[in-house]
Amino acid sequence: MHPVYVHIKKELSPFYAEEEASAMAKWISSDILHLSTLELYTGKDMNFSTKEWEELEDILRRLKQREPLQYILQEASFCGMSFHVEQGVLIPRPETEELVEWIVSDYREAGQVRILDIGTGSGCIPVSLAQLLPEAQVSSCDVSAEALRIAAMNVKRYGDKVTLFCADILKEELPECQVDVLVSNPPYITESERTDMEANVLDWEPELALFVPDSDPLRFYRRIARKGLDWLSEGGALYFEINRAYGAETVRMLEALGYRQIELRKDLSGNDRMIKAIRP
Ligand SMILES: C[S@@+](CC[C@H](N)C(=O)[O-])C[C@H]1O[C@@H](n2cnc3c(N)ncnc32)[C@H](O)[C@@H]1O
Repeated sequence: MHPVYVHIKKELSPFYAEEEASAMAKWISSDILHLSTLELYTGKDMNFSTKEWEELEDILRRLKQREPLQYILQEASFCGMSFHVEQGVLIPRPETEELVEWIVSDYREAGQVRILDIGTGSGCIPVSLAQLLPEAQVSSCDVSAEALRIAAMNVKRYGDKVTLFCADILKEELPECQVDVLVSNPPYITESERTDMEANVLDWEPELALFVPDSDPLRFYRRIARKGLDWLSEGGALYFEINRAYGAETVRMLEALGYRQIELRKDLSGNDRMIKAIRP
């Protein structure tokens, strides 16, 4: 392997598992230092510019502090698209792609469906839905001004097809709306689950996007489902990404509100992760 790859991997090995350190070393060698695959495996030339060496040292310093690669790159991939991300927003996760795929498969033939996403973050859900369901009218809200600023960059990047607005979903006063689909990946990690979390999430991703109190883990789901009784059209559907520990409880809460055809799905890792329910 190229000596720069060996150097990067050696630097990162005390901080990351073998596989992760190798993947990062490959990524830095190809994307930052522009080595071709052939050079990566056979090259020996260390003719990098001062700027490239400085950039490499900066990236290694940040990675050693467990800063997520996506924040360093300011890019995250989601549903085959590339999203601008910064520390103020959650890095989009593969589980959320599965939620988007579920909605797309249900509404592919539906034409002008109205969709509201709650908790925009980077805008990955609404922007992907607007791209994959070209006739849909998609809007999305967040309480975080920083999230809305970053989401606006992604909305612009993909053709300005999503309406963003600021709203605190937990507050009483909310604008009136009528939609066919409500979707949300709200904060769902309980405070007591903090201890199981990796430093790269805990130290870097926004608390506002992650946590709910132990005393009320379903607070966002209950609130959105209650609003859904007014906001959803006849036959309209709710789609949630959920905490895998609360699948059964979330189903019971939706049943108690009268929702029908409730479907709990597992993600690719086999965890309860998504719920769909139809407005009563
Ligand atoms: C788990 S993140 C999801 C972000 C994005 N949808 C995704 O899937 O990557 C939850 C989002 O909900 C937002 N949020 C937290 N509390 C909120 C509230 N009371 N009202 C509206 N949005 C809120 C956070 O700012 C954050 O962007």
